[in-house]
Amino acid sequence: MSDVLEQLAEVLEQRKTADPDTSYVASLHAKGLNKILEKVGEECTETLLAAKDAEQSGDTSELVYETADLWFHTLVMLSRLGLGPRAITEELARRFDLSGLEEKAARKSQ
Ligand SMILES: N=c1c2ncn([C@@H]3O[C@H](COP(=O)(O)OP(=O)(O)OP(=O)(O)O)[C@@H](O)[C@H]3O)c2ncn1[C@@H]1O[C@H](COP(=O)(O)O)[C@@H](O)[C@H]1O
Repeated sequence: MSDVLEQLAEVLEQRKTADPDTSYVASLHAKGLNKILEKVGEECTETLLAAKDAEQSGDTSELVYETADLWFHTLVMLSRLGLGPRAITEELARRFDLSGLEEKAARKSQ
């Protein structure tokens, strides 16, 4: 797994008990899960809009910035629920060599 994700996950764990006045992550936890989910939703929309703009303009810098915001807030959500990025990278690793179309067909035949 990426060192950055691993290091960020450690910081996010520490920030759960930090002072909301000095930590953005702690301020999200203080406001509760609904606030964190609201931020994930906002960043998701901003990412979609940035992707549309990137297709038009060919400039992907805003898309990278917004996707980083989305990943970050998703990691805060996971952390809130006792999960880290490793759970997600392990799930992606499990899917290696499994075609998305094959997986879908297997699901539908169950
Ligand atoms: N990677 C990030 C990160 N990415 C984005 N953000 C913050 O996420 C917010 C994004 O919200 P918006 O774009 O909607 O901006 P906004 O209008 O200020 O947001 P709201 O007022 O609506 O909450 C901004 O305040 C950004 O600064 C982040 N805040 C923190 N981190 C990491 O988390 C660590 C801990 O941060 P603190 O808890 O603040 O110490 C930091 O050291 C960083 O590594």
